[in-house]
Amino acid sequence: MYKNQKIAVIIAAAGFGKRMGSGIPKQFLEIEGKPVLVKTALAFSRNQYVDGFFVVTAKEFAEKTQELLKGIEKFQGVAEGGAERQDSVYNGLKLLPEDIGCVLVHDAARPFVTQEIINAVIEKTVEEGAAVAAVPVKDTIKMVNESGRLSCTLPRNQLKSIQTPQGFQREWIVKAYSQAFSEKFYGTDDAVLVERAGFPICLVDGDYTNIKITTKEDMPMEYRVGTGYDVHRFDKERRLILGGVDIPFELGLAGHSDADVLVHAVMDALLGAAALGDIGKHFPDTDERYRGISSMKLLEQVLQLLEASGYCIGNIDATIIAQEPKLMPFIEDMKINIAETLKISHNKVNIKATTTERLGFTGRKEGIASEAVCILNKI
Ligand SMILES: Nc1ccn([C@@H]2O[C@H](COP(=O)(O)OP(=O)(O)OP(=O)(O)O)[C@@H](O)[C@H]2O)c(=O)n1
Ligand SMILES: C[C@](O)(CO)[C@H](O)COP(=O)(O)O
Repeated sequence: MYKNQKIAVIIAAAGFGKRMGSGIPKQFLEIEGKPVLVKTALAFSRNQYVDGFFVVTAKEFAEKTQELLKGIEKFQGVAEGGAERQDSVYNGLKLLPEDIGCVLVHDAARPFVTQEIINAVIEKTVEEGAAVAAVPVKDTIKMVNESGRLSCTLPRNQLKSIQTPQGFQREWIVKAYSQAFSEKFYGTDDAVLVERAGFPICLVDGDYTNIKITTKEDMPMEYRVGTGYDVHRFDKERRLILGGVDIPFELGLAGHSDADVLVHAVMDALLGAAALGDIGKHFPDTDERYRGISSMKLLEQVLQLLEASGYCIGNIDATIIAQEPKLMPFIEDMKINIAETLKISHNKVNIKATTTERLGFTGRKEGIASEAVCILNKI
């Protein structure tokens, strides 16, 4: 309620997200662990002036939508979507109770809407009859003719990029929608229908962060950190393999595989960041298939697991802790081996070596330890 006017919101969530091209419509994709639609709904649920919100959803997602929004304060119910956004919003308008004074229409695909924008749209709508959120256009906008060539340049200082929410006095939007349907006019937002019906519309400040998630690039990147640590004992009967490099030294490392302690730490960091467990889970030392295997082969399999879960590697930083031998001459080759096996550029991998000043088990030359940290990106 604002100045004695009851405020309802229609959230348009009946699209299929063809431009996003994900398996499910974009409003059901998750951002920071919450479906986009839920984030959007919560913004209106929390708003001080909003009395209730309705969600328009495709028939096949009605049950899922009810399930996701169950228990969210001010959720009033779902309407069935139509072929175009305009059809969907029209179906939402038909659900509004009689006592609603102002209606806000919002894209489910704009989950970053702020309370400031919602408040500004409501206040201006109640005072002036209609208001939409907008931001200045940043790029130069040009018209293109049928042959694909530029025909004219629009004056940027007169252009605005229009967002939602868009707020209207109830009678204005109902009249505008009825008129548009009787004239078979279709527009890309609600305001254009209200403009055509002859009503004045105010602008309020939107925000560049209030984007409409439309294509893959619009989904925020999720960053995940992982750490790995491993130790192997020296064994004079074995070779010393670190980062896939066979290092000439009188002692090798004991283990079920080739005991590449560096690569094991890297693999654990990668698996950890992706919440996929650890190398013991994927390559147990009770499995004969892994006896003597090159750890680079296991690293290849870790990459496949990451790819299957939709992760890309941001960077890896690893440290080998060894009193002996001197590792500096081999570090560059280790780095190249790891980067190329993981199909990432060389500068995404860093490897360091240190002694422990003769302290502890590495200092007593009983074995070598390694630790690694990585960042993964999920799109
Ligand atoms: N028939 C439709 C089409 C769209 N929308 C909703 O309108 C908003 C803006 O539309 P858009 O970004 O075009 O979404 P989609 O139609 O899903 O995307 P696309 O055009 O890529 O298929 C979205 O929240 C979408 O769910 C709707 O309610 N009914
Ligand atoms: C309503 C809108 O979000 C305003 O910018 C936009 O016009 C919706 O367009 P779409 O083609 O339905 O994504």
